[in-house]
Amino acid sequence: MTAPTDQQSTDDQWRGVAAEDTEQVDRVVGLKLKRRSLALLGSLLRPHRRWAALGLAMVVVENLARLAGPLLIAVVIDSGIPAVLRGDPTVLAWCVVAYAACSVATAGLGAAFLVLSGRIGQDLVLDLRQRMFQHAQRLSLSFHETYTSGRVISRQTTDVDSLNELLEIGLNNLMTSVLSAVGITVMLLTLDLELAGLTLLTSVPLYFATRWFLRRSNQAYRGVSGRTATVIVHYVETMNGMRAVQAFRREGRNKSIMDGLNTRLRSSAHDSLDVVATFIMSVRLVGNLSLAAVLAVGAFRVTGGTLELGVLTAFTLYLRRLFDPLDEVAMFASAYSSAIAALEKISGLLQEDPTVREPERPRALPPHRGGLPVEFSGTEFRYRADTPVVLPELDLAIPAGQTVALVGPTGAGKSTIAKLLARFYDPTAGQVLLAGVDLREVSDVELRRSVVMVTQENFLFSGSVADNIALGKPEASRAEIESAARAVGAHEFISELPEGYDTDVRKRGGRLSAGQRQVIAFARAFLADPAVLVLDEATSSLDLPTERVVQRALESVLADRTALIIAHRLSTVLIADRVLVVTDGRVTEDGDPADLITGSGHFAALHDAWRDSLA
Ligand SMILES: Nc1ncnc2c1ncn2[C@@H]1O[C@H](COP(=O)(O)OP(=O)(O)OP(=O)(O)O)[C@@H](O)[C@H]1O
Repeated sequence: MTAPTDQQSTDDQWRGVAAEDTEQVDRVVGLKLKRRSLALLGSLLRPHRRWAALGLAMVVVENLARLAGPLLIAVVIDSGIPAVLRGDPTVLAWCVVAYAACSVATAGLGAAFLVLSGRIGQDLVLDLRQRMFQHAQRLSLSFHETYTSGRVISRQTTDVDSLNELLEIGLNNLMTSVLSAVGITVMLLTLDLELAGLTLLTSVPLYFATRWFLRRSNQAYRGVSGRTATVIVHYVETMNGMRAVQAFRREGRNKSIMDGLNTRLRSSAHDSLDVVATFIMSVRLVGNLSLAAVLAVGAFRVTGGTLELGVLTAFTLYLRRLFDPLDEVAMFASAYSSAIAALEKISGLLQEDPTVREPERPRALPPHRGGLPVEFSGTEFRYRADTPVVLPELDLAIPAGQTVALVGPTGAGKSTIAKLLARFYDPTAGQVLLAGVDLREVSDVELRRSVVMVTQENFLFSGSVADNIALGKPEASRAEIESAARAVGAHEFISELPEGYDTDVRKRGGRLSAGQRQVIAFARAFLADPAVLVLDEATSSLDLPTERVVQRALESVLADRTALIIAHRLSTVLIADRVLVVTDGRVTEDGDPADLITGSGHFAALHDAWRDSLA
């Protein structure tokens, strides 16, 4: 093995979601994260660049109109009123008309810009939400197992909201403030160079204050975003495991964990508010001190006759307008830091590649009447690089149409074998082959059609019972759905539901018992009619009568397909053509169930124990 290069180790620190839990990242990693976030923002903005340019033009005109106000007042004071006193109202009249026109333009363009930027923002957020949802669905199971649904939810909600806020309020504030700050600076320079020079001295402390603010607020918002995610993760875990929480009276412990997480979140939120408040206070202080200085110097010069009163009035009015928007710039910078922290995490999620990838050039499987042969060839597997090897080296050939039962101690690797066959994971070495084709070369659509796995989880999607059965074959007619349900003995109980096959199963199948959900999952698999059926403890929630019905159906449905069954019930194992005993990821016994029973191995012992339990 070669030692990791510097480049690799930096990549390990920031690529994908690697930096997500680090509140303080070093400069190099920080820059990479920022670049990635801005690239994402750029890619979101690109389709809207024409409208964004129109918005920018609106803000420019709006600000020019706004800037004209104090200048017109100066003209009224210094020229308009003296002219009226001389009997000529023309200048005053023009100034009043111009002032009114500017006010209308400011209000109208301001409102139009708000509408336009709001629409762009909403489209952009919609685009981002869709991208994230699609991407999260493509990411492999192994990613979701470590990342957890709570974090995905946090990315989709609070982080997207931060970006939304930046686009809705922040961007508007920034454009308006920067443009008016530039315009006002030009005006100040035009009005009086000496006073303008005095004012511009404030840019030195403002520069340092802004640098400090950007650095600190970025850190603070990284903390807020990360800690918000941990709160959501804990919340989702508690809600998902509510039954266990109540059964084991874990409410108190969960509450104290949640209190701890919320307290940490509050302290991060306090930090970020402190940073914003300190910055705004410094900007105001600098602004007010410079106003005082300008007034002192200006008054001195007015009394000395080197400055007109109107110019001083306009200058101070502009000066107030120069510092007011800086508050808004601070608010923008705060929204920006929060959004960048969120974008860092969102772009990280989007940068993650699925570990189980669709092949670029898929190979077709042969037609499969009667099942397809399956082969594990030198298959080695571990769940993650830092967890032990679960399957050291598995070589196993299952001919087309054979029903194989996997038995063995708990944790031996039976479900892992099943999951590899359904390609939830790829082996770390060796291959899993279906009809001689490596599963990595089979398209997702064909794989899902050819290999169907029924587990004890039996997740039902919201929708009707019929919709849930039809998942196995979306184009199935109602008659096909009903006949699949009849085949597994589900028709009777479905007919007794309030709306029969059209009954809404509600969230997670709340209306149905575990056994009912299981037979629906069977009906789904039967309807799908796959070449390979994998049953992982699929009959464990059935009562004996239902199990018998399913068992009978199983025998006929397994007849013309390849099947891998993991079962802890003897009755299910005995219908298999072949039994494999798996111990520590290796096949330790392999044979006909009737032969193995008469032997002295693990299966014979297991069989005796089952028989005794039935006696
Ligand atoms: N998602 C996972 N991430 C990490 N390790 C896992 C994961 N799933 C299973 N393992 C580990 O892999 C090993 C084999 O687990 P597997 O579920 O395949 O066993 P099994 O034989 O099906 O057990 P059981 O009969 O109890 O269901 C166990 O040591 C388990 O801890």
